[in-house]
Amino acid sequence: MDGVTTTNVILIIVVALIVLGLLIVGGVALNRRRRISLSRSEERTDSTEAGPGGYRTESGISLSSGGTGTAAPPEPPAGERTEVEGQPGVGDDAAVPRDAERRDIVDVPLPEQSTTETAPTSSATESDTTATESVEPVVESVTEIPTQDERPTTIEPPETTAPPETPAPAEPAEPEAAPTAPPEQAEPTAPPEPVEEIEPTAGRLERLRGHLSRSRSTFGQSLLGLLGAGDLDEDSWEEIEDTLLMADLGAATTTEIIERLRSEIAARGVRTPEQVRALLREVLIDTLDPTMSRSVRALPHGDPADGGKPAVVLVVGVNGTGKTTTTGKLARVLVADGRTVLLGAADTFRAAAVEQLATWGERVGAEAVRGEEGADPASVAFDSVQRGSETGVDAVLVDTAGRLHTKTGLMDELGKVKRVVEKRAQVDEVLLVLDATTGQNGLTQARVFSDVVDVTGIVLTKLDGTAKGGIVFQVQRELGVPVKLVGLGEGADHLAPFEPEGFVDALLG
Ligand SMILES: Nc1nc2c(ncn2[C@@H]2O[C@H](COP(=O)(O)OP(=O)(O)OP(=O)(O)O)[C@@H](O)[C@H]2O)c(=O)[nH]1
Repeated sequence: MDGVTTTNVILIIVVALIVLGLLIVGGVALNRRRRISLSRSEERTDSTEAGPGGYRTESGISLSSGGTGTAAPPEPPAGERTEVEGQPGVGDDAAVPRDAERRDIVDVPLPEQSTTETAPTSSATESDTTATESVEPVVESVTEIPTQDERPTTIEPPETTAPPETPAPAEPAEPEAAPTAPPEQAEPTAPPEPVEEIEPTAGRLERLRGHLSRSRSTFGQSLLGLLGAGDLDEDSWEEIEDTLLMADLGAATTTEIIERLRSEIAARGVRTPEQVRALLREVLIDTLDPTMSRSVRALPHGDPADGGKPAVVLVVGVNGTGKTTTTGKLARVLVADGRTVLLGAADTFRAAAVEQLATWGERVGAEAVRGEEGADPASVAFDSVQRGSETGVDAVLVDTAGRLHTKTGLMDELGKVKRVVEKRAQVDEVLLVLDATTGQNGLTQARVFSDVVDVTGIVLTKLDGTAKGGIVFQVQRELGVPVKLVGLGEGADHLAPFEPEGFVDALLG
């Protein structure tokens, strides 16, 4: 019996040792599967790269006429909205207080103010006073607009199908509009100023890519460093997640990107830093949805010289985001492409903003229609569109006010501007200007504005001044509206088209 017992004990010990051994081997194998070992390869495998940090250099800002391009933006899934509830932003200024030491515009070399800033003259809508009697619009006829024949033909011809005639408003713009004295006769007030040279839009992106260097070093280079460093254990993935969050990509986008990277690295057997880079590039570009149309609908409906209608672009956003500057920059883009532009200075909250826009107009020979400080923005906007139609310009760009004391006031006013303008013409594009440096506040603003007007495109400004270029990803996801343009500096021509591929290449360097 003793011999049998001893044998049993030995057998039990042997079995226990075998089981223990299997457990150890299994654990090591599982651990290895969670770590990706990377090694350097001889050659790059990504043949699609545009070059180090290179935007695509050949493209300019894409323009199209109204009624084409993007469809109405889809409502973003509620579950994907980011955590910005309850934050302030609209009704306030953008993050930096506007009235203390503002007017950084002095950094932009503006020309001398025209000597023809004369007293208010007349309304362009004398014959249609029903919608305009609340303001004293002043038409600043600045310089002669080039004729159709003089214009370069560097971009696609506009659509020839004019939209249906929109009747002039048949009733007063809004109840609160207070009648004013009848406007006097308009008269040309400014002699033609020499119009500035404008950098062609094609090729300027290459010149501006260096302006994204802050985001490149803290976002692109950090990610590549982490992903290409070798073993990707849980700590590494946490660092990657932190990097994405710090760059303002937002929680939802970050989770999506991390999950995709993890599964693709495992599924494709990604090993080399070059393969990692190619995968990261692909994932980031896909996240930005390159299929969205980013064309700015600023080309006229038909030929304005032959009864066509100008395109109407509303530029909205909180004061301080770069709204007026962007309107001016966009005018330059259009003029550089041979288009004629009229600027509507409907941001009547501050007289300086009106002056600023008029000066941008002078610089490119664009007429500006303006109202006095405190005038009804909707009426100024209406006058602008009316005047643009009469003079046959290609595009009317209307800069709207973004600062009111309450969110409700802002909503009311913006809605009114759009409604009143639509009595005269179709609004082709509503560009929401957001300051990339304001992070979550910018997103809160975006949501409020998109509740008020159908935003059709986003302009993200001041990307040159932030390391948080990832906000591009978040804002697009938040609104479901394409980022169409990016502001990359204070210079007059520092406005670039947004291209997912070029942007990601610039970030990854
Ligand atoms: N660095 C940088 N500065 C910019 C950019 N866009 C605008 N700015 C600056 O931001 C400041 C505010 O721009 P504005 O155009 O006056 O802003 P706004 O939203 O129109 O505000 P109001 O003029 O009050 O209506 C100015 O100093 C601009 O030069 C950009 O892309 N990069």
